[in-house]
Amino acid sequence: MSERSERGQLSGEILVFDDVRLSFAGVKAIDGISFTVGERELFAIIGPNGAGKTSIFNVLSGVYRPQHGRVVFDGADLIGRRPHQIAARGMARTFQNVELFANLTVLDNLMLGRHHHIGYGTLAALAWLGRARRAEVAARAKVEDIIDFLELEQWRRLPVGLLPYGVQKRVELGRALAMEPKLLLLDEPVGGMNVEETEDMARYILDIRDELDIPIVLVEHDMGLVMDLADRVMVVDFGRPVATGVPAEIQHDPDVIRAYLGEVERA
Ligand SMILES: Nc1ncnc2c1ncn2[C@@H]1O[C@H](COP(=O)(O)OP(=O)(O)OP(=O)(O)O)[C@@H](O)[C@H]1O
Repeated sequence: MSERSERGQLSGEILVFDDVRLSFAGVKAIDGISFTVGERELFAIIGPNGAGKTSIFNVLSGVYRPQHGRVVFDGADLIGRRPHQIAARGMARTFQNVELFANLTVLDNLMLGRHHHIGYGTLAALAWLGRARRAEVAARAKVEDIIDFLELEQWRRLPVGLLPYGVQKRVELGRALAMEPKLLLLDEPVGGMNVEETEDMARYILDIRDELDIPIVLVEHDMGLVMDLADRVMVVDFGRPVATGVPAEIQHDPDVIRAYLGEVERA
C-alpha cells in the first residue's frame, strides 16, 4: 500500500458523505454519491463539466439541501444547517471565481476571515472591552502568520483588486485559512492560472495539508495537479460515482477513461 493511501486510511474521518441525492426539476445533479475524507487527507473530486462537483460543494457548505442522504462533519450532522453555521463549525471554502473585497487591503480581507472567531457583540466592540481587545490582538497575530505562510508580505497594504490574479487566489486561500478551518474546500484553486502560479499554489496546498495538518477536498480540472497532489481521487459523471482510489489506480481505470473519452456516447 502506498504512503498516500495509508495516510488517508489510517487517520479518522473528518467528513462522511453518505448516499446523497439532489435533483433540480428532474435533473439529477447528485445521484447517490458516497465518500469519506480522512483527518489528514487531500481528497480530490474530478469529472467532466456538469458532472455534479460544484453541487457536492454546495451541499457540503449548506447552500443546497439534498432530498436524500447524510453529511456528517466532525461528528455533527450537517443537513438542514445554514451556510454560516457550517462555516462556524470549521468548514472553509474558496470559490471558482475570486470572491474578495476588491477595495480592501490584503490585511483587511484576511481580518474579515477571522470575523466569526472574534465573537464579541457591537456593544462590547464599541466599549472596547478587554476581552474584545485580546481577541482582536489574537486575530491580528493569526493573520500575520498566514501572511508569512502564503508569502503575501509585499502586498499586505494594497487593495486586492490591484493584485495579479494568482495573488488574489492566494489571498482567498488565506481568508479561508484565517477561519482556522477543520476542513478546507478548494473549488478550482488553479483555474485560470499560468504555469508558475499553478506551481506556487500546488506547493501551498501541500504545505497546508502537511504543515498545518488541515484536510482538504479539492475540485480541479487540472488533471496533472490532481494526480500529483491527491491522496485519493473520486471521479463523478452525470451525478454518479465512477471510481474512487489512489491516483495510480484512477488513471488506469477503464470506467474513468470512458467517462472522459466517451463524449460520443453522450451525444
Ligand atoms: N441551481 C441549479 N438549478 C438547476 N440545475 C442545476 C443547479 N445547479 C446545478 N444544476 C445541474 O446539476 C448538474 C451538475 O452541475 P454542477 O454545477 O454540480 O456540475 P460540475 O461538475 O460542477 O460542472 P463544472 O465542471 O462545469 O463546474 C448540471 O446538469 C447542472 O445543470
